[in-house]
Amino acid sequence: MSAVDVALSPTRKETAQSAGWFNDQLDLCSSESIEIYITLGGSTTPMRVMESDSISSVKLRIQACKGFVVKRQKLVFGGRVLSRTNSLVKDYGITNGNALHLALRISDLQLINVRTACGEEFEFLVDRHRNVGYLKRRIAKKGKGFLDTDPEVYCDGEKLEDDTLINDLSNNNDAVIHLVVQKFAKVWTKPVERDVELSIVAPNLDKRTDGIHEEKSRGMSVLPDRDFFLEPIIVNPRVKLPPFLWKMVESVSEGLAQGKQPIRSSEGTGGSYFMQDATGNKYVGVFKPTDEEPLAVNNPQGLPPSTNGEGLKRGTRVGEGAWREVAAYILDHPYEGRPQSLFRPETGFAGVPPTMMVHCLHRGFNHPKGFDCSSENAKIGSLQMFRKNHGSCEDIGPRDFPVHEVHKISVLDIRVANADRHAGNILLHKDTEKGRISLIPIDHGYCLPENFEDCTFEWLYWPQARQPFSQNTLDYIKSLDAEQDIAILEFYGLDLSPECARTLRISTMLLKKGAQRGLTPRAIGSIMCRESLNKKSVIEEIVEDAMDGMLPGMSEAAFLETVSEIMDATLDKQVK
Ligand SMILES: Nc1ncnc2c1ncn2[C@@H]1O[C@H](COP(=O)(O)OP(=O)(O)OP(=O)(O)O)[C@@H](O)[C@H]1O
Repeated sequence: MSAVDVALSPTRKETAQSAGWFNDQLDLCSSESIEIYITLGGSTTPMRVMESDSISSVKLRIQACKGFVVKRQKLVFGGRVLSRTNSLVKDYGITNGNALHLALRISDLQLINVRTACGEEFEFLVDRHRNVGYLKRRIAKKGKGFLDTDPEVYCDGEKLEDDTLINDLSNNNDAVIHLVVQKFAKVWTKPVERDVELSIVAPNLDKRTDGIHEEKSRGMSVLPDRDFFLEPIIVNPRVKLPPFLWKMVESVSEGLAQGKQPIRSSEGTGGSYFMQDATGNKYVGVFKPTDEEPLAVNNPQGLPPSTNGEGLKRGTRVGEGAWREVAAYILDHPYEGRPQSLFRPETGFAGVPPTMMVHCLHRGFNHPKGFDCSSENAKIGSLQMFRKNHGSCEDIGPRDFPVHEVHKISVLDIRVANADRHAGNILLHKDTEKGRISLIPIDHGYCLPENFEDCTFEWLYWPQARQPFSQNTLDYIKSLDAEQDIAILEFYGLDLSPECARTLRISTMLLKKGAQRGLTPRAIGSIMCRESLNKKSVIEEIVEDAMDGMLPGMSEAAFLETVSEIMDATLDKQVK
């Protein structure tokens, strides 16, 4: 079942019997035992827990009953994501009768194992939204033996039609699908004229029919749809978009003009849409509308809207995620100097994919109140360049990640005080020829928060984070300047609030001071992250101490000077 199915299911309260598993092995008479409710889309399931249960044990029990693997679950309570899984139910203030909202992050990629009639085996990672026709084209590209053939593909003995969606082949979102190819390699085995002729004509026909099937299978018209537009948002007319960003905009626009629909990702708690090019064979961008962010009014996952405007992470605001995404890209300066709009290379030091603000109208986005072509239905959001990937760091252990790849992300996360760096937010790219793995940081909607409360860095626990920065990285860190960064953001029309600007200043200060003292990413990162939910991090304590020492009317510069002194003393103690 996909997240979409869940969201569409009618409201119902599950029977006490179906919830029986939730309550197994619990001392129901204990004074600590409380009843909570797990809501998923429209359904609600009661569950008995102990106040001293950890969030991870609650998730494990959800997995045991419903089969949703722990790493794909996101639990939200009171507008806050329960991301510290070692923390206890009571730490989050959850009490009897409270409802926890469960959002599922189902991977968009499906591992498919294909065996040919000759016993050869191939593995494919395929987007679940694609169909069997698309998979056949991938199989055909795999080697000479498959070229120009129309293989018959079977799953559990049943022949698959081209318009069957990959998603419909799998019930368990983590399973590998095993397929068998029956008919193949006509050209290879029988190089007679008729077959050769067929092989030349067939692929083109296939391509066309597959395209039609693909559209039909999503219940859409194949005719170009005109009720759409896409335009960049440029706040400062002096900003010139670099050619690669224009190219992305053009490519997405051409895709929309050809009737290629935005495809909503099954991953993520907000609405993220893969935007296709004109051929429909390639994703070129990922659009994240502000009104579909978690806790925003049109969130497609059914997360209840925020009551006080605060986002899922402390110190962030609902509806600002897209701007933060763009800010992370702008701040990701290339190694050689600062970005000069037109002349900057496509990606910076950490490799954040190019990201910009756009205005986009399309009926394929989430419009719970209905859709018409008026520009009021157009959505504002971030458009990020789609990066080819082989899944995320959630899918494999960190052992083989190159040290530099981990360090570049640590530098970015520390600078922008990222409150959402979980492994799912780092894409993996494997260069199969060179055997190199590179990491692509995505999802920066919770960077530059107003405070440090929710900073979380997955890489903190990876072995590479214990190694010192290289000289190149140290030089890069040395070149950073928070005041210039704030000015650059302003130039792009991103005026940081005083609180967020303070975060950027303090985290840049910490990164520079830590690196100067030879501290590793882990040592610096640990200063920014809480060990447990209710224990303040070292950086929070430093800020608090500086606040305590503040006199009325003291300037921001004087405040930062105090922070700097306390930070020096703290770091010096750490180095000793
Ligand atoms: N630039 C990109 N290139 C390729 N795939 C991407 C890109 N950005 C996002 N994705 C895919 O879309 C999915 C959802 O995007 P994203 O994680 O940004 O959404 P989200 O709702 O903010 O997620 P989260 O719940 O982690 O906060 C990702 O898991 C990834 O698979």
